Amino acid sequence: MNQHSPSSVLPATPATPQGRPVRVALLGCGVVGSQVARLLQEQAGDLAARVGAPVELVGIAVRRLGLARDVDLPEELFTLDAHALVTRDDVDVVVEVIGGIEPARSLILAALEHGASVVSANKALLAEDGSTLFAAAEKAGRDLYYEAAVAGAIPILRPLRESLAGDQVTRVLGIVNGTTNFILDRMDSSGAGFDEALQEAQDLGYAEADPTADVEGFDAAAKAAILASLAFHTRVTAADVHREGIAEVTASDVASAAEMGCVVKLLAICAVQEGPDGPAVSARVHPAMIPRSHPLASVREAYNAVFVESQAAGQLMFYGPGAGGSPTASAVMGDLVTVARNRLADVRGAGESSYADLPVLDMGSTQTRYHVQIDVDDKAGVLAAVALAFAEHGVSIQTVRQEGRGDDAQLVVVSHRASDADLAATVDTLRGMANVRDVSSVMRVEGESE
Ligand SMILES: NC(=O)C1=CN([C@@H]2O[C@H](COP(=O)(O)OP(=O)(O)OC[C@H]3O[C@@H](n4cnc5c(N)ncnc54)[C@H](O)[C@@H]3O)[C@@H](O)[C@H]2O)C=CC1
Ligand SMILES: N[C@@H](CC=O)C(=O)O
Ligand code: NA
Repeated sequence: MNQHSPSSVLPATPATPQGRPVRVALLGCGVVGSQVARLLQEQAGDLAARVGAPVELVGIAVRRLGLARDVDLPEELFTLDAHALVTRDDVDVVVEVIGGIEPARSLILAALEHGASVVSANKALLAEDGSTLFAAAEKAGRDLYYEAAVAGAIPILRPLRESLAGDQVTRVLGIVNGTTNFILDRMDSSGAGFDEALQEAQDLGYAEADPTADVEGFDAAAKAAILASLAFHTRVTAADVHREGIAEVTASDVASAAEMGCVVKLLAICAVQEGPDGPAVSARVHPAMIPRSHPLASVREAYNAVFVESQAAGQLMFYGPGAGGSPTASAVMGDLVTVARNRLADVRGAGESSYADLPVLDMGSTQTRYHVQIDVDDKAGVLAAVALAFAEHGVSIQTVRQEGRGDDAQLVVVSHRASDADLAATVDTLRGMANVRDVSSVMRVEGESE
């Protein structure tokens, strides 16, 4: 049987269109940047045919010269002077994959002011100060595209910005951080410890340079802000998103979830809901238990998945690799082709849309279900007292079970839907009770009816 390698089944490289090339400057040559440079080289012929002109890599700004890289590139392409590169008169598109706030923001602003379009994967910057960048792009009449910033290779920002622009999105719910999903998946399936699973995620290039951003939920919160902004035509920044990471998730939480037929996932949940003064946006990132039968429970390893619910379309699900050099570079390249085509046609794509300008709700008013583990003295009347504490704050109990005996006694309570504020008040009351030694874990339960 004739075995084909993936590349051998692709059509022959087309003839390169002639004409002025689209010139690209690359900022950063790390996990993502090296793969962007590789694809620019390996797919030069196809890119030229798709864009309508050759796409030429004219420079790569790095922090250190002469390093061994994942891709073979002429040494003369590299420079330490990123500012000089982005303000070169012959640069049409700047691809920013250095990450962080500064100097990425100044470099993008300089590039736009100097007439270049920009493609970025930088969710931290877009979620913190997207409005400054969008205003600069608008003023310059240039594109700012950032599909890679959320859920890596998965096309999710363009569907929200373009395909669903005629619909009303009501909720976006998903797993948008590959590193934490990888860690939780390993803890659930192989019983791996947290540190071992994190190291593996770093070795595979999923984790950010500083894994705190992943583990503490900053990365997912930045992505939630970007998703909510696009979905609800409202400016939502990372600071607006309620954020809890997975550092506090213990093996016992994972085991307790398993006993309930659930799995623990770090979820990003953004919705339009009724606020005190009309429609408002809620945006939150936190670990939650979801039933194993829920489609998000089957999202394994570093994969991401995003559910979008909209009035006319109903439910849509987007699934795929959310991290890693090559998948993320795929999203960057898609943006690069679009932006390059726009340059040749002398047009720009849709800019920021924040006309709805909805208020963002605080977490206290968010309603969900809760799984609460309470270490108690194993005495008569304790269960009744605990139940009373829930009732006092209007939190209705769905199930309660006791685990362990004597000094190891524990009550595990699952509530019906309640507000975060009422649940927090219940936990405060429990912590002050004589026969309660500790409230050892509180976790939200999502994706299940009451
Ligand atoms: N790795 C991933 O799976 C994904 C990464 N991203 C985003 O892509 C961007 C890049 O991420 P990675 O490639 O993973 O990071 P990385 O740390 O592997 O690469 C960044 C590179 O930029 C260089 N750099 C930093 N400051 C510089 C400067 N001032 N001038 C020139 N070079 C500079 C660093 O030396 C490093 O080589 C970040 O914004 C990240 O959040 C987005 C989606 C997925
Ligand atoms: N560190 C991020 C990379 C992609 O955004 C992740 O783990 O998802
Ligand atoms: Na994406």
